[in-house]
Amino acid sequence: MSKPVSLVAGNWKMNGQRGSWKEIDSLITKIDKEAPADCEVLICPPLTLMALFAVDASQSKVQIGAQDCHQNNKGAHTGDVSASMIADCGGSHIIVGHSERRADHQETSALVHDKAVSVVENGMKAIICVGETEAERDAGDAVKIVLDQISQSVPSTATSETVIIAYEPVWAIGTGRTPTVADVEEIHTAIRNSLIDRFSSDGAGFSILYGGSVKPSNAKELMGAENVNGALVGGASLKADDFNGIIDAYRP
Ligand SMILES: O=C(CO)COP(=O)(O)O
Repeated sequence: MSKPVSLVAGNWKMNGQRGSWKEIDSLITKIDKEAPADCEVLICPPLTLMALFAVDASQSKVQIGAQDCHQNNKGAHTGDVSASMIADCGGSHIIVGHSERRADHQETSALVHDKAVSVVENGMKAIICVGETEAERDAGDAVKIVLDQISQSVPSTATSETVIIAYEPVWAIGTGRTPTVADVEEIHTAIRNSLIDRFSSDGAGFSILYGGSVKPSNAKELMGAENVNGALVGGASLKADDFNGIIDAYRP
């Protein structure tokens, strides 16, 4: 039975210019020198920077990924980019089903499923995001909503080597608010049990990240919770010191 890999991933969203490289370059050097024990580090910048970062980081322990992809490999899809193109640029992971894409682009779990299949078929890892809104939590439906998203978004061909789950409560993203550790553990343990039900012993090996207002001051507590195997970080991944402070949670 494989053990989940710990991962700290930065999602830059629609932020960052070519000059951002200078700050992140010094962070990558620091991470390479003081590599955290047993923890992978991933940065998902906007696509305009991805290829540049992937080339510069090719000798580094820091991996580079993307924030979304089209579900098809090629074709007449103006403005879209495929998983095969991202692999071609040196990407190792692609985030799919982020709540901002589910909300801004009406992405359904069925579409997220197809994107995840394409990511895996192109030899990368899919980070599949799930999470409830505040109204759904207040109605007592958080576990049900998240498990429905998991069952519809995670492909039946998924393995612990190819798919990572990120639990991101929508109301915690960019708000400075986080669930209690007990609430995080309730959802992550429900996700873990559903993965074991579906994928037998391999379900125990999937990495399950927490995302939503992670910062250096709460990283150790959130990432130390049961069945939490790392973090998907938004705002705090844009500042090298903050991102490094979060990675510190995994340094001995
Ligand atoms: O959406 C997120 C990462 O994908 C979380 O964003 P924040 O860390 O800014 O809350």
